[in-house]
Amino acid sequence: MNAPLAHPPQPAPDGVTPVMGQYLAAKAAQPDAIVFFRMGDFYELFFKDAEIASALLGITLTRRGKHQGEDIPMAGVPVHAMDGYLARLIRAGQRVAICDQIETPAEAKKRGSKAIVARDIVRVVTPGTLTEDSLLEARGANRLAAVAIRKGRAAVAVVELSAGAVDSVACALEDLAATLAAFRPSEVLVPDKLFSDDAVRPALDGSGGVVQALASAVAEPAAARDRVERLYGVASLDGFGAFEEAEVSALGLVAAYLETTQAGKVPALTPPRRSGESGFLAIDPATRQSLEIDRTQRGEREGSLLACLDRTVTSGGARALAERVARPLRDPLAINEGLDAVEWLLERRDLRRDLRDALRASADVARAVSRLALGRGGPRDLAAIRSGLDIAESIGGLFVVPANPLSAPPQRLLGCLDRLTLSPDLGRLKIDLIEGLMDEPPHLARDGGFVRPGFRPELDAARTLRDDSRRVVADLEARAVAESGVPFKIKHNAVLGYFLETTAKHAEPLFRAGPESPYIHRQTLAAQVRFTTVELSELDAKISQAGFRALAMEGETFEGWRQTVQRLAQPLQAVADALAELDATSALAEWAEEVGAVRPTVDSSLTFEVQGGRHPVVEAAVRKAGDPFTPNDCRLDGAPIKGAGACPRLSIVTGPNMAGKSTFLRQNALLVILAQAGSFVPAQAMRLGVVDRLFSRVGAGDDLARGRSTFMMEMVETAAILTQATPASFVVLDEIGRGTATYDGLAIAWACAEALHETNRSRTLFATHYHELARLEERLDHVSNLSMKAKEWNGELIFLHEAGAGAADRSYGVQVAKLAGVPPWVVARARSVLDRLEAEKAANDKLDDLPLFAVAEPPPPPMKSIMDEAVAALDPDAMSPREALEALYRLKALKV
Ligand SMILES: Nc1ncnc2c1ncn2[C@@H]1O[C@H](COP(=O)(O)OP(=O)(O)OP(=O)(O)O)[C@@H](O)[C@H]1O
Repeated sequence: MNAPLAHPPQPAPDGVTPVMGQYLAAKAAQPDAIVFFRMGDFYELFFKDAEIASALLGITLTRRGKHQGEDIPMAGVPVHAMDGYLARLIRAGQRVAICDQIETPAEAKKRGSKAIVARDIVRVVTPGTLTEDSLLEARGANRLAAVAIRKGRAAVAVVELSAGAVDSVACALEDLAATLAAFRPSEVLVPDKLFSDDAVRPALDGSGGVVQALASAVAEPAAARDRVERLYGVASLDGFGAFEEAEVSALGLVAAYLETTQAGKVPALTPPRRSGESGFLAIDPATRQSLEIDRTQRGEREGSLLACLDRTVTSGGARALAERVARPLRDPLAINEGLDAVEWLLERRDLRRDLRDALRASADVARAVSRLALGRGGPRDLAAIRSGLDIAESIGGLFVVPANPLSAPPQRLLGCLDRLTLSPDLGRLKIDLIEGLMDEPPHLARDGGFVRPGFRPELDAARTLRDDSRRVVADLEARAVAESGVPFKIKHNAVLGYFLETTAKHAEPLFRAGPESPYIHRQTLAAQVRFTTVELSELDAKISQAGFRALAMEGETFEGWRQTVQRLAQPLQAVADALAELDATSALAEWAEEVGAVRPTVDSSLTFEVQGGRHPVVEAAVRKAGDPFTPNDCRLDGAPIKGAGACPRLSIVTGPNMAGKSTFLRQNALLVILAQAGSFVPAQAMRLGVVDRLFSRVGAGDDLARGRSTFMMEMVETAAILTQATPASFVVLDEIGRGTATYDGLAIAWACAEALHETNRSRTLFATHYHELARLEERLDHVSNLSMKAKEWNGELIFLHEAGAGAADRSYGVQVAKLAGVPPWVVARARSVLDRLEAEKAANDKLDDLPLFAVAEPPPPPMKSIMDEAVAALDPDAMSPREALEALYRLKALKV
């Protein structure tokens, strides 16, 4: 019946009990994981694992038996409560190996009376490979990533096991951090050689995931290619595209990790979706953090751009929206396709409402498919698929093709509708599930009770026999009481099956009746005595046989459906994707209508022009408090056009504390993200030449955890911008240089602004309290001053939150201190100190004499373009013709 065991129980070493021998073998197979060792209704943990888990979970640590003369520390968790404990261990960064009983005690007995139940590791649970709803955040993706570097190129492979999606991105080394952070992985695999590599370490640190080092040999291209081909069951990877070596290595790491953690079970994965880094707006980890795109700086979703925007009604839709916002695009054509879809749904309020109502009822198809494929799903996952398929069909009906082709849905929506058209196979599966699966099935297949009556006649027959016999058993109780005069109760347990139970006192006459009595004694407990009769034991056998048969038939039915789902995993995931995309798109339309957002014009110029822009998150907060939000314009242009009316390339933003400088800076960066994510933007109008890299830095943010001083951190991040920003980039710098002595800070801020203007030539907003920087406007061609307006009225400071031309003359820091409740005597003292300082400064203001301003700096060395670097990295002698062709395509992509 059972397949031969992969790892038959081995004889234990001398002096070790057989079970402990099994445990030690499991631990040796997974030395880095906490081993959950199944013993009956508990998972037991031993030795160091027990100590770690008891500390992390607060469970009792006991001792049991001895190993090599020492007590064995032990702790246990009940099987039924495992998920909660698992979740806590995983959150604490642990990996857990589940060592289960893989046969029943009865099966073990067949191998010999002394045989112990065979156990094996059935899975290793790690942060990046979770699939259970109870362990996953419904509205966030859970991803496992791998990083590899070969021939000077980096690659990131990403798998979302819970939904079956795989991504592969090859990129330049300098873009590794941004590429990895865009996926927000929970776990990152890296060859051990790269673990402490200076070029890779910051990317790993910035990714936010738990880092696992694997043996570098696993990433060797030939071995890696074999593994990936095995994972997909294909003879050659080439059918999926021409992968770079680094991509194959990274995918190989993922494949190797899935092999061990899933104990050989093959997940249903989509072919790797390849995207070059040139397809996406690069946003490095520091920028993500500073702009609070999908998490606030404190790590919460609430208060982020994503949370403010999210009007999705399904968890798949929420994940699709999160991905869209986390990885905005760079290609104007693709961006405009996304915008077309949002606009079309925005204009059709009724259809949108019906669509959202329909979607609201659908379950998480993607995760259900993935669990079923991995053999971890249950009847409820089948119900999720049924509802998804049903809704897919009904949604198709909402989009009636109009007579006028001009009002037909745009391409992206048509693509979704196409994927929602069920193939005959999917149609059959849907009907099968509608006809065969109960409306509200149980969670687990094990106990049966999910196949509808009437679906399989032989199952109905077994169930009827079981239920009728149960009824006869119930009648039998009344008959036995009437015939014997003894107050019997019929009960059932796993050991005795059905039995008649009464108290010791009432049982007395039955013992005296002798062998003629129909009541056969089975068991005597302290207060109860249990009997059976020939009829009852026959009925018991019939019921258990029928019950067993019914259960086996339900199991077969489930397995049949499960296999169909596994076979149809890809088209099912395509349906799930289409539902998610429709949800995300209609949610963006809903939000746009709610907040009055407009469609941005996106092209490949170097323009940035916003009229009446608003910060979506701050606006929501300010409005909630009953205040109005002041919209602001912003115009920048990377193209070197001089003369009247030309836009600046770089604006110096000054103004009092609290006047809204940071809000203004971030709002413009967020508008870039929204527009390139294919979303409408909170503004009156916006024109955007696509941005290749977005940078946002706020001066002096502590990073004590990484042991860097505040100012050092600020400079490391600034250095990254100055080496990576291009004329197509967009940079916002907020008070760079403030973390050090005034003149050092001013000098650094000055030099950075100059470099961004002259060398990087990026569109830049530069907020500062160093009002001296305003003089850059006179010295450089494409610099303008902006200031946030405030006015003093009756000695009070009033913020207008309005950005206007010109520089601010002062920071009003003392007034802000007063507003903040600093005691009046301290404010008064500060004011008099300030007056003195200002008078002194006016008397010997020698700034213009400083070399900083007077000496013409040597022109900065020409920065190597990305193209130059890419060309320099090529080694034509070491390339096959195929690699040369690939390289040519890559270079072409860089140029676009
Ligand atoms: N355009 C606006 N309309 C309405 N309120 C605004 C606007 N911009 C900012 N605010 C309000 O002003 C507060 C302070 O803004 P912000 O932090 O941007 O000021 P700041 O100039 O950067 O200050 P500091 O120089 O002290 O860092 C915000 O929290 C918000 O409540």
